[in-house]
Amino acid sequence: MRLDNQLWESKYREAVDRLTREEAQWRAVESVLRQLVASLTRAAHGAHDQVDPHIERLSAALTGGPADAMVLETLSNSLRDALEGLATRPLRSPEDRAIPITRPQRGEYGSSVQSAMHRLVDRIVVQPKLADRANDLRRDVADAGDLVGLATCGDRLADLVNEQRIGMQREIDALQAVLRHVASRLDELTQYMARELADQSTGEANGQALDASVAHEMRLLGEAVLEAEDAHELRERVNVGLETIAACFRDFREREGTRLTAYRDRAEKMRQRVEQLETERNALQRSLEREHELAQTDTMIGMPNRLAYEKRIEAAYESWLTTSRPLSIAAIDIDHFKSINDTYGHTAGDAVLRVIGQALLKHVRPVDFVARYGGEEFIVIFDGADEAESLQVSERLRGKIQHLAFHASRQPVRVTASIGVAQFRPGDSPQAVFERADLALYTAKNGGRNRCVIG
Ligand SMILES: Nc1nc2c(ncn2[C@@H]2O[C@H](COP(=O)(O)OP(=O)(O)OP(=O)(O)O)[C@@H](O)[C@H]2O)c(=O)[nH]1
Repeated sequence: MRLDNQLWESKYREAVDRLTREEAQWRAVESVLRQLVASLTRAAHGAHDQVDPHIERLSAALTGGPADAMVLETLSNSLRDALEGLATRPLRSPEDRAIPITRPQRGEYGSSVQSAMHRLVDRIVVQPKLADRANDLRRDVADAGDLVGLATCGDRLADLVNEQRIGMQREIDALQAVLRHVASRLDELTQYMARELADQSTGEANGQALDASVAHEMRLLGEAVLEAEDAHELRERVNVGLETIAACFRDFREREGTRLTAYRDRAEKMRQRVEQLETERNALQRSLEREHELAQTDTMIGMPNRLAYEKRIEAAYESWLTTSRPLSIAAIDIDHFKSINDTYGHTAGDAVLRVIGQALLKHVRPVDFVARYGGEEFIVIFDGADEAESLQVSERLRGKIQHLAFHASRQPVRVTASIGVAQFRPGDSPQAVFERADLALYTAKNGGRNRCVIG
């Protein structure tokens, strides 16, 4: 009987363990499915006005904490009904969706969702420490084979944006801490100044008190001289008067001595404080300059990044508005770069990007500015050059890229680039000129690649 009990007990334990394991597994599966549905709803949002409210309700239920299975089922049924109700009505085209798209549609990007996400990833400028992740994501979006792959990329993009936000908040907090520190030091300085002013008045008061005492004693002495009846008495009175005046001076010196010692102590402390503040300020300045430089550098290639381009073009545009100097840009995109990645791997692709980036840096003119715009796209600012001159330099750059001697397994690998050139015209904004250069770039692509086109 005891044996039976033990047997049941162990069986019961086994069953509980198994159920616990299974429950954990199902929870994990459920969580993945919820994430997947959330991602797919994100991808599908914007496709049709009639479907959007159902998608929004489903997304809200998925993101607002653990949702009840029945609620989810009801919501997903109503979404299915709405989708069935659409029957043959066309979905809204991707161009109409509320995604900030600046570049024209490129057929090769594959599905519209992929294209939109590609552009979205291309547009975000992240902190240096997140740059590698953003580059990986950019690559994975371009290579995603289906909607599930894209949905995962969507989740990663959301994580990236979130981390960027948290990182920025951290930087703001750190900056606020520095500001608080500086404010407290300034406060000390102000208190010091106030104390010094008060001290100065004490010094003046001491001086005035001495003046008054000496004047009083002199008056007494004058009277004594008049009143003295013989030389002896006169000497006595003068002696007492001088003694009193000397005591006034001694008293004054003592008080001033104490005051000056305290003043010197405070002044020395304040000098040390100011010196410390200066050291801290210099360190902060250096780290800010470093941060600034890092934020504008593409660390993979070691050249200015898109943020640097945006700052530079803004400055060039401002001066273009006030002078008659011409200003042009060129958008450079490596041809069939995906196939380089696919054939030789991403590491080889990265190396190609590095070599091309360095070649561009080497061969642009000293007055030109080149940056990696994102992915396999570079951008050059030709300050002071019109489109004809910029085209000429662009042709030279295209030739340099074409003649870079890439090899794989001892076989030469031909790498070329297409370039779109555009000059600023009256009424243009930097964005408008970029779009013209980008459009010209696609014309170059469509025209057979490895060429320069003016937009
Ligand atoms: N190795 C590497 N690949 C990148 C990087 N950024 C983007 N890519 C890849 O660049 C490729 C861009 O492909 P597409 O936009 O289809 O263009 P493409 O193959 O160059 O074709 P065309 O531009 O039409 O000539 C994708 O495969 C991305 O993965 C990067 O930092 N490193």
